[in-house]
Amino acid sequence: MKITIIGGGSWATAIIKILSEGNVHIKWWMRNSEDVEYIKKLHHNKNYLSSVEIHPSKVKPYTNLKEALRDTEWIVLAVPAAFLSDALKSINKNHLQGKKVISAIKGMIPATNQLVTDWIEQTYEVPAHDIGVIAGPCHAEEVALEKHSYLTIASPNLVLANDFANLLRCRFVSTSALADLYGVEYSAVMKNIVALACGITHGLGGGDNFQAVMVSNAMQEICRVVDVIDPMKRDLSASAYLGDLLVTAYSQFSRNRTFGNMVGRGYSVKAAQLEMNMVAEGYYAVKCIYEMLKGYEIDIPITNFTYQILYQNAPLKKEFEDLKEKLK
Ligand SMILES: NC(=O)C1=CN([C@@H]2O[C@H](COP(=O)(O)OP(=O)(O)OC[C@H]3O[C@@H](n4cnc5c(N)ncnc54)[C@H](OP(=O)(O)O)[C@@H]3O)[C@@H](O)[C@H]2O)C=CC1
Ligand SMILES: O=C(CO)COP(=O)(O)O
Repeated sequence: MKITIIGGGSWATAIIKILSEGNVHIKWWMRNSEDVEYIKKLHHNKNYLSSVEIHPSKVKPYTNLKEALRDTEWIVLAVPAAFLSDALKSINKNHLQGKKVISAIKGMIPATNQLVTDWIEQTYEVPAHDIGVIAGPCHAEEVALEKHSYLTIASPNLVLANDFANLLRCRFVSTSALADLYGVEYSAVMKNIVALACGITHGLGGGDNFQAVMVSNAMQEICRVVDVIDPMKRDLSASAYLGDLLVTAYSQFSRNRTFGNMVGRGYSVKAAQLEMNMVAEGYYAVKCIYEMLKGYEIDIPITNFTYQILYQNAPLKKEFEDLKEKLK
């Protein structure tokens, strides 16, 4: 099976580890030629999940995206959404023609406030039935440790979702497929915003009791948002929705929670970004969701709280007090 992975960060590295359990030929694109040389020579990704062994017989790193896309069947996008258009700037729709595109990204395109899959469909004319997402509660760090994890592939095309789920299934990863692309993708975006809020309120002194109430309210907020955007019957208690919210809100590995916690403890947004060598998608997504929902009459107190603090420099303690009043 020929697969191209786009992105050189932690999640790309984890996905490569998972896929390398099977019989695959992976072309791995990243932007930095020094990183490529390091992997070719030492078989590890220097900057992210550096303990993971990269098998040279299965994985070939590239900096030329056109070459990395040549003669491939599946493409996995694993660059933070805000940098996706930059990462793909050297290619056009012809390079994606006839290929299946799976987004592992849990963010939105800031320039257009679009989901990654909508942006790919519109910009590169990839048909919806050739597009899917990788979702589910799964931190790259736990994949590196081979801790058993669960991934859900969502696509309007269940055949494609099942095919990719089969490729990912291995001795430490269970997989399943769902047809609810929008519900899964928006929930994954929203849970990052909630994790930021969990971090901020924890940094401000909120305890486990408060967080439990916030996460319960967050699930209802996610439900309202998803219902407004794409109303249909769905079970949001499934692990691709609720499970991902829980792991991101509570895990020590969550970038979004860590970022929020720094802000809650008094770091500026800039300082928190500099301190982390990884990307908290929720930072970009909260602005997209806030702007996207402006015209809707929908109650989104946790999104508003996070947006006001991260983008309007609102006073932390006052926002926290206001949020306390709004949660039940
Ligand atoms: N980490 C995780 O556990 C999970 C992450 N995800 C999602 O995966 C996506 C990727 O996140 P993750 O791997 O964690 O991110 P990381 O912060 O680990 O890595 C970011 C990667 O993006 C690259 N990058 C930054 N700017 C650009 C650019 N302009 N062009 C090309 N590449 C660029 C960085 O390259 P460089 O090193 O050269 O700066 C780096 O390889 C996100 O949407 C995230 O939500 C989903 C599930 C789990
Ligand atoms: O999506 C994730 C876990 O499922 C990763 O979340 P963070 O980006 O907050 O680490």
